[in-house]
Amino acid sequence: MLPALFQNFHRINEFFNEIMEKSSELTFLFKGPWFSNMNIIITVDPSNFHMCLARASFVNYVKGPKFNEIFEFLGDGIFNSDFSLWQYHRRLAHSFFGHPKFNSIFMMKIWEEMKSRLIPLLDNVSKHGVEINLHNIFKRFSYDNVCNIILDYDPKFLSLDLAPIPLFQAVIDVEEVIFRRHAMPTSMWKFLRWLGVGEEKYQKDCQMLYDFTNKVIAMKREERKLGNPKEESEVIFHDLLTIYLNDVENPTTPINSSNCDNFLKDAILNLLIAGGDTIGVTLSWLFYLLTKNPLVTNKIREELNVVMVKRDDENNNDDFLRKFTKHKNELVYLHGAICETLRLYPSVPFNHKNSVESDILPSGHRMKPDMQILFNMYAQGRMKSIWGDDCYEFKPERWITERGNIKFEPSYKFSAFGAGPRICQGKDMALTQIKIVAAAIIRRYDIEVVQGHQVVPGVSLKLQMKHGFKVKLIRC
Ligand code: HEM
Repeated sequence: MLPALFQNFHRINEFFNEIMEKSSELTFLFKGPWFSNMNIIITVDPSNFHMCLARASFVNYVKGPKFNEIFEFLGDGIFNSDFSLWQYHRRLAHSFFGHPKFNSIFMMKIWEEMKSRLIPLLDNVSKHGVEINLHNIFKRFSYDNVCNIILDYDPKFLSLDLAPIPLFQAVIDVEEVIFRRHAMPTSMWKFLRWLGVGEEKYQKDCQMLYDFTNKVIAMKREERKLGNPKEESEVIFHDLLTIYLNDVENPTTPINSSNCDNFLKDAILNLLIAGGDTIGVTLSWLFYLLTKNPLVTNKIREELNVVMVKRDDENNNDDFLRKFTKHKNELVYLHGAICETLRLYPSVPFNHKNSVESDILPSGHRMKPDMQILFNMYAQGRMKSIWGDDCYEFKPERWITERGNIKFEPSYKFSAFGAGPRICQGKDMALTQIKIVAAAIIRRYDIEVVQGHQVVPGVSLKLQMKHGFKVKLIRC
């Protein structure tokens, strides 16, 4: 199977999708050659997702040392951690995302960036009729937002001059290296790394990301030293970096103080990687699908007219935020379009865990101890036996009940955000952010893909658009 994998590496997501669709089963054993130690179960079966990711089996399906090695770049952050370290990260992040003020503060921050930078930029682009790479714009916007929300720091990646951001390329390059490691026996990628083949820029790229994170942490420390700290009781809401700083500087912290700076860097970098690209990638695929499905765009516009515009005062931008906040749950069709996008183009296309002890999966496949299981979210969203014969169609109606409400699909079947105790902590924030940006743009512009521009998914840990998304915007 390894030669077929190498041959199809440039279209790996489609390759696995085809294998799954052809076989009558939703799970198969991927076997590398005898020396490779590559026996991986690949599954799209919701019952396997359910069993392995649910709380009951949580301790038997872990990230584990193989994952940690491949993802060494993430250090001791949440993605790379298990057991008590994972619980520690999860607890701190929960105190942030679950704070009663969180929703109103993050909505204000997003709206501020939309009003002051995103919309003026897009207005300018449409006024002059120029082409723009919307994928890059969304990426700038979502990195700004995640930094603003998590670090209370605005890197201003989105600006009128659109100067190149080397940090974005560094993330793409690092993720591609990590992705390639998945397709090789460990001994092979380590040998290639030793030779310096295929990972030439890797160390430099990692360092660029570490430097950025360390710089922001140092700035926050300086601010805390110089500032006039309020009494703890006066502070109503802390950003997540401050929550981490307060904890690691507390004498009761479980974190070893000798590597505290490194630990903070890992913790923050993991969150930037989690939130930075994922929202921008989803927005890009959503608008791509809308350009292919103008009837869906029209229906979303009609819904926005009924729910928002008729009650809106066009001249008052802030009224849009107030009305969106109040009526966002009524935007059922738009919600369906976003879920369809994540079903067909999940921004994180796969995920994997390692078994601790032997087990038998609901599909009947046997897991040996220390064996990898790969959950293929991309193929899961495109299986006829799971989503029906029309699974390749973009149909927001799929997510609407007969009574016109949002239809719930279990996270083991609609797995774009993962499932079980490790489900994405940014899920609600991401969905709201995508919804508000989509609502504002769909109301204002028609989008046309530049003639001859090819939109294709890249091959990496996230479902980037390989050549970007070049479009023209026409004010409607
Ligand atoms: C469309 C946007 C997003 C998608 C599709 C997405 C998807 C995912 C997936 C698939 C996982 C892995 C779950 C697992 O390991 O089982 C995950 C984990 C996580 N996500 Fe997201 N994510 C998105 C946005 C965000 C945002 C904006 C944040 C905020 C910073 C965020 C924070 C996290 C965190 C902290 C975890 C780790 C959970 C853990 O290991 O316990 N995500 N996400």
